[in-house]
Amino acid sequence: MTEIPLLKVNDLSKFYGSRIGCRNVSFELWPGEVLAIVGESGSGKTTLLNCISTRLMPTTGSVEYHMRDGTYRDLYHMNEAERRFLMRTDWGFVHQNPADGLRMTVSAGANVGERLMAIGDRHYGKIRSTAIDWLERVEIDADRIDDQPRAFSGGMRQRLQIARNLVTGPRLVFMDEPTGGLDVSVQARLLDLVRGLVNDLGLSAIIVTHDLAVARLLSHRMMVMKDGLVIEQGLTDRVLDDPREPYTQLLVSSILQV
Ligand SMILES: Nc1ncnc2c1ncn2[C@@H]1O[C@H](COP(=O)(O)OP(=O)(O)OP(=O)(O)O)[C@@H](O)[C@H]1O
Repeated sequence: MTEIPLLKVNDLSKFYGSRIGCRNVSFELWPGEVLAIVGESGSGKTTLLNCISTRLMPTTGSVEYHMRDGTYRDLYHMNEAERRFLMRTDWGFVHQNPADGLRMTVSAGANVGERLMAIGDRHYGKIRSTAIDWLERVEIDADRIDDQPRAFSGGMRQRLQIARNLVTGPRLVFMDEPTGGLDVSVQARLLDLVRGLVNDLGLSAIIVTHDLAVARLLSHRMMVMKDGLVIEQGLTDRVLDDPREPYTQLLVSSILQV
C-alpha cells in the first residue's frame, strides 16, 4: 500500500429533514484497502455509501479523492460532468439488485462492452474479446455472450454486473449488499470470486453489508454503525474477535459463527 489515502472523508453528515441519515463520519481509505460498513437496518450504511459515491449530497462535510494526476479534489465541489467522468473511468458501483446496475434488455457482451466504449474504446473486435475474457473471469460461459441478462440466474446477473464494473480497471468500487438476495451457496461462490478479483486487481472497495461473515471474508477494516454514527472501527479481525463496544459485542454474539 502506498502512503497516500485514496479517499479522505471529513465529518460527513446527512439529514433527511429532521431525520438522521448519518452523522459526523470521518475516515480514510487507503489504496488496495477493503472497508466494510456494517450495522443493522436503518443504521445509515446506505446513506453513507451514497454520499461518498456522490449519488447523494451530504448536509455537511467533505470527501477528498486522490485523482490519477496526483491531486486531491473535493468530490462535492466537482461539476456534474467531472463526477460522471470519475464514475465512468475510476469507480465502479455494484448494486444489491443486479437489475439496477445492468441493462437487462441488451446482451451480456454489450453490458460489458459499452463500459469500454464509454471510456473511448472503438475497436469492435477488441471490445468483444475483452468482454469474452471478462465473462470467463466471472465464470460465465463465453457462449452466453449474446444472451440478455434477463435470461440469467440471480448469481449470474450479479457476476455480470461485477464484470461490467471491473472491465474498465477502476481504482475504487462501491458495493451495496453485493450478495443480498442470493441463495447461501450462490453467495459463497460469489464472495470467493469477489475476493479473488479484488486481490488480483489491488482494488480499493467500500462494501455495505449487514452480514458480518461477508465483512470477515472480504474486508481488511470495518466500521460499525448505529443510529447514523460510527460507533466502532478497526481491523476486521480485531473488531470481530475482540469487539470493544457493547453494541458490537451484541452484533457479534448474535451470529453463531463468523
Ligand atoms: N430518502 C429518505 N428520506 C427520509 N429518510 C431516509 C431516506 N433514506 C433513508 N432515510 C432514513 O435514514 C436512516 C438511515 O437509513 P439507511 O437506508 O442509510 O440505513 P441502512 O443501514 O442502509 O439500512 P438498510 O440496511 O435497511 O438499507 C433511516 O432512519 C432511514 O429511515
